[in-house]
Amino acid sequence: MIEIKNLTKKFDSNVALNRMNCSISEGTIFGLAGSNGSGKSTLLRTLSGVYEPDEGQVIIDGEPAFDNHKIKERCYYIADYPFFFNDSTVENMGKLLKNIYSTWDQQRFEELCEMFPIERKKKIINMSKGMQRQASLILAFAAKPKYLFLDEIFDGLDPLIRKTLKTLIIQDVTDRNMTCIIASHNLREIDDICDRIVMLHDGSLLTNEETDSLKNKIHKIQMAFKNSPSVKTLTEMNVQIISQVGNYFSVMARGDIDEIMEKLNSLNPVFIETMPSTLEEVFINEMEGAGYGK
Ligand SMILES: Nc1ncnc2c1ncn2[C@@H]1O[C@H](COP(=O)(O)OP(=O)(O)OP(=O)(O)O)[C@@H](O)[C@H]1O
Repeated sequence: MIEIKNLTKKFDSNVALNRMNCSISEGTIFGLAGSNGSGKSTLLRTLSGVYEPDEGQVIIDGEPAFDNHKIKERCYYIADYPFFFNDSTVENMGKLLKNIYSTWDQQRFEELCEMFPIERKKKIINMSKGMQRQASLILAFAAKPKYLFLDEIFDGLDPLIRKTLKTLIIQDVTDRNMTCIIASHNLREIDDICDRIVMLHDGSLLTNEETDSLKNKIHKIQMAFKNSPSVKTLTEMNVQIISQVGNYFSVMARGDIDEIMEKLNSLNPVFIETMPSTLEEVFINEMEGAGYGK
């Protein structure tokens, strides 16, 4: 269990995380979405014990995470720009990590080396971006951490490797109750795999909800009228117009779908239909609501 309590992290006067509170249950696949510079990487680095909180605490399995060797051994963090030494290979990094992680599984390491199409004896720094990420994933999954933190991991991975990665995460969550936190701008991928999604803006949490209920907060509605209502009428109903072509409207609305439909039906549309909203649409709506991009 990860407990983030009143967590603040500053860089000089820049507040990267602002009194954040959040709990992450074991066996969860947790998505971190957010605007640029909202604090996603800082949060992952603080969770994995790289950064010391300025205020508040990160508690993992009941103990403060910072400078705690026992807790560090349960966590594996793949940074958005993973660092490797000049002569690092998957082979020699495997030998190194075997001595660091008591959970290291050599047989799994061999299987993962077969699964991912990269050369285990090649210098990692000479590999492409996607191959470097694959090297990091082989090492991470062989270490069998209790908590896996992945920063922009889908970036640079081809579709087949993204599918392999998702299968590996789900397997480890199912088989050994691993907890995985994925920070990503790739909302389609986190929608696919995450049980719960947090959205960050300016170092604060905007939402923290189960993926399905998050998508159910906002509704996309298409409707057509013989005599179109005014923009003012729709705005007063808290309906946001996404597009209007003649008498045909595409709108977004927040709240209880039955109440929204009752209000819109009172305008006598000749056609009305709700469509599932995507995580990207929810993200844009949440960020605009927080004043981002305006
Ligand atoms: N090492 C650092 N030194 C100084 N400022 C930093 C450092 N790391 C992050 N910051 C600042 O903290 C804030 C949060 O940055 P962070 O990298 O955590 O955001 P992010 O959500 O991961 O961003 P992005 O989506 O653009 O990758 C930004 O204002 C950033 O400039």
